[in-house]
Amino acid sequence: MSVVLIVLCGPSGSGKSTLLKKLFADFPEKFGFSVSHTTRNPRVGEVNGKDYHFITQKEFEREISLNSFVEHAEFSGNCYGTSLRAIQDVLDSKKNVILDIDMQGVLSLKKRIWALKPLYIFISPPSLEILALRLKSRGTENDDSLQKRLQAAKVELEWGTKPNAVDHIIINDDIEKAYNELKATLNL
Ligand SMILES: Nc1ncnc2c1ncn2[C@@H]1O[C@H](COP(=O)(O)OP(=O)(O)OP(=O)(O)O)[C@@H](O)[C@H]1O
Repeated sequence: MSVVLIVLCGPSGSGKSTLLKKLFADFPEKFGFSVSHTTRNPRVGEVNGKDYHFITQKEFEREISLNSFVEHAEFSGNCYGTSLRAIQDVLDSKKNVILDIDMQGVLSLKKRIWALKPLYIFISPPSLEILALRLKSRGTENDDSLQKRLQAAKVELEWGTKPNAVDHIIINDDIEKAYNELKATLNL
C-alpha cells in the first residue's frame, strides 16, 4: 500500500475504534494513530496522550488560535481536534497515519490544501436500530448523549452514502467480515 493518510469516519458507535484496535494489533509496524485533542472527560481505561490528549476548553481555544488543528469539531457539547503535530509525529515514525474523525472533521480536512491525499473510508452500521443497541450496550452514553449521537448518525449516514463523499464504504455487520474488508481496502 502506498497511502500514507487514512481517514476512518462514520457515526459514533459504527465500530471505528473496534476495527482500528484490530488493525493496530495485527500491523503495529505499519500504522500509527494520530492522537486527537478533546475537551471531553476520559472514559474508564482511557490514557491521556494515548487515546486522546485531554485538555480544557481554554487550552482548546488557544490551540485553535495558534492554528494547530487541521480539523476540529464540536460534538455532543465537547470539542475534538486533530493537530498537524499529531499527524507529523506518526509520519516521523515512518508509519501510515490513521485518523478517526466524524463528518464535520472530514469536511474541514477536505477544505485544507492537503499534500497527502487522504483515503477516506466510511464505517457504516447495518441499521440505525442496531447502532442504537450497540451504543446502549457499550454503556458509555446517557439518554441525552445517546439521542444526540443517533440524530447525528442519521445525518452522517445520508452524507457518507452520497456519491463521492468517501472512497470506500464498509458495512459493519459482522466484525470479522468488516475487518477483512478494511484489510482488503488497504491492500493488506
Ligand atoms: N460488528 C459488530 N457487532 C457487534 N458489536 C459491535 C460490532 N462492531 C462494534 N461493536 C460494538 O459496538 C460498540 C461501538 O463500537 P466502537 O466503540 O468501536 O464505535 P466507534 O465508531 O469507535 O464510536 P465512537 O465514534 O463513539 O468512538 C462497541 O461496544 C463495540 O464493541
